Amino acid sequence: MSEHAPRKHTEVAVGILLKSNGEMLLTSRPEGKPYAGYWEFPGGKLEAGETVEQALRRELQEELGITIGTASVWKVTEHDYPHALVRLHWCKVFEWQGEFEMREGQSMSWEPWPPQVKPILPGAVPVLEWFAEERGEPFDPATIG
Ligand SMILES: Nc1nc2c([nH]c(=O)n2[C@H]2C[C@H](O)[C@@H](COP(=O)(O)OP(=O)(O)OP(=O)(O)O)O2)c(=O)[nH]1
Repeated sequence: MSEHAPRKHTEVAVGILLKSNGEMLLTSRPEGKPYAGYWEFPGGKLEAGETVEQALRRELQEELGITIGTASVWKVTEHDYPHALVRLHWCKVFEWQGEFEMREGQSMSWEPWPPQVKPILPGAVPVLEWFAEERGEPFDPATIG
């Protein structure tokens, strides 16, 4: 690729699973992936021909063993990592079925606000800023990650 060729975006579907008590699901990135051990919202890359919702449903089935209800895109962000330029399609998810199974050897944690696990993947930080805004609270990214 030429030095000046624009980088192609990698499209990623990400689920923000929310319990009625306000807790959100974070999962750790498995060994072998970039940023292994960092905490993130579960999801993954779109495959050819998939919508965001289809990709999210497939990824959460594959990685966590659950079947999600409807999911629609809430916000879209981009993050430029050394390994990829990603476009993240964030979906809030309120309904799912099945028992959680960590099929990729990752960990999961239902986190209160503000989340306590560290470090958090840089591309996931905007979500925490939106939650802080929704709550009308100041948010200091230095306190996480
Ligand atoms: N799942 C997820 N990915 C995120 C978040 N924030 C963020 O920047 N990303 C980035 C990291 C990765 O570059 C990309 C997701 O790709 P991935 O490698 O985890 O997806 P995948 O499961 O489809 O991976 P694989 O099939 O290639 O192993 O999006 C987040 O909160 N959740």
